[in-house]
Amino acid sequence: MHTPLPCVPPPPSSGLPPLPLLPSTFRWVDSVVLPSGTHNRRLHRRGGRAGSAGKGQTQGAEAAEGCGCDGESRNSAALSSPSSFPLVCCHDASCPCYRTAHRIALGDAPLPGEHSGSNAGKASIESIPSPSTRPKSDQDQSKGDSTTATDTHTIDDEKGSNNIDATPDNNDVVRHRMPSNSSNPVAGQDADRPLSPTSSPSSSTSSSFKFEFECSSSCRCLPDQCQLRPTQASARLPLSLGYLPKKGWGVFFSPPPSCPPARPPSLPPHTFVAEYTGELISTVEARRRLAIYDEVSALSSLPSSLPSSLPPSPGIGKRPSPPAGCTHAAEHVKHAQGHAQANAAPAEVPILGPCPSQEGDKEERRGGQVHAGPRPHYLLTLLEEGDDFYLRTSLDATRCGNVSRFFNHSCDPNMHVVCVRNGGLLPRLCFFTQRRVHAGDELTFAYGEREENHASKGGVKVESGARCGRSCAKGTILPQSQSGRPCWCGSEKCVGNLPYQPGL
Ligand SMILES: C[S@@+](CC[C@H](N)C(=O)[O-])C[C@H]1O[C@@H](n2cnc3c(N)ncnc32)[C@H](O)[C@@H]1O
Repeated sequence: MHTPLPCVPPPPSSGLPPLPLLPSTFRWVDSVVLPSGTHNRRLHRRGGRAGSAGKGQTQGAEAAEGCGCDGESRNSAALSSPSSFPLVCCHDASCPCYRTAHRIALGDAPLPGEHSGSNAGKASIESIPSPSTRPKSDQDQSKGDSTTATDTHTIDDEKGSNNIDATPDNNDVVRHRMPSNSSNPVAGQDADRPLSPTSSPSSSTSSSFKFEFECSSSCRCLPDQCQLRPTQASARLPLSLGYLPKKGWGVFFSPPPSCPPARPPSLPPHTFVAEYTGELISTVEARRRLAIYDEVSALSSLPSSLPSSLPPSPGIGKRPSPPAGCTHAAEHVKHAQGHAQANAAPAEVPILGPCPSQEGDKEERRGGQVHAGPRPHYLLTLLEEGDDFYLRTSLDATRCGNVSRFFNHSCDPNMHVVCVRNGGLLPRLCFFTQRRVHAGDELTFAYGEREENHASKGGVKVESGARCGRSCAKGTILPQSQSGRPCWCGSEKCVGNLPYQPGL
């Protein structure tokens, strides 16, 4: 019987390394979120050594003296499910799980006071060389190995770049339906600081991904008192959908008018907004769907010629119908127009009008204008890369998801994505504001990282930006070709094209 302990963020003077930037890239096709409870799935790896997982896991889950985590549960979980990570979100530096989590995030860098030879925290991925760091002969060999690993899922990967595929067996699609978001209070105009407990425990103004570890059922803390679960409360932000002629649907912060009229509330930086939800699919399935989506996108002006293999989808066969909140769209649109005019923003302004119908493409026509761009994708692949591992997670919100799938791209976004883990391997992609968001603002994030982020950060290599093609990686602007869709974010920092990278 454990005594519940309150979780509090570590003091700033702890001397611990800061939570590192997520060594990952991602690709929009649709976004995703993984609910808690999806951890402990099998790792599908290519060329990995499945049997190497146990040692690191067990060591990483050793006694947690003085820690709020339930080390006993973690040990048993790690031993009974050798392919699971002993990732526990504890922020107590004396706890091995803290070391585990941070060790994974930081690659091989030892933590303060730790021997560099320790296995603690290396978990099951430590011995899997990444293609970028292995000799070619090793990479070739790894293809052959994929059929011998005990928990290997053979991936039809032409390049063999897929080391770990955190998806269900046999390309099965697992559907995760998530509530459409959090219950964050809307902050007033003062104090640009996060609100506890609905705010991120760490802050950043970077548009890059970050790792976060939250408490979970493995911890002994009291969930309703724990401050390390900012994304686990259901969200209730006043969001609305608005239709933008060149970008399609977008999500707007639209608090209801107050009575008597007052300065509208705003969201401070570091506020949790939403978690990406969708179908968790394998890399093979993601590639299959992506090929279809790209084909459909290219044929977007010919909706009647959709491939027959295309799954029925509100985002493909016809314009997506907006989820709850749509009834406020007209009001929020007025807000947005006023805000846009006040700031002389060159961005699009949502078209006033009632909620769109659900009758096929009829809703593409709003106010006499037609959304002429390619049909949007809702598949998001997150690629996390360490010095010696890849972890690829693909989420498709085409057929199920929440409002986060309507977040548009901006070259100067007001949100960033935080990769949250609470007790499991699979990441949950959570959107946090990265600056103050005012009433009527569209909520956006950067679909891919640009050149300035293609560098080594926090000891973890960042190889390339998501969806950024070679030209993008070199910092040049792609011509408006098929591979470089025009960006209509309207920001002063706009580079002209949406981030793009062919293939996964
Ligand atoms: C995940 S969806 C976002 C929701 C989408 N607007 C809709 O109507 O469903 C991504 C797609 O939105 C469009 N989009 C998002 N941001 C854009 C931008 N800055 N400029 C142009 N199109 C954008 C592109 O078609 C992209 O493929």
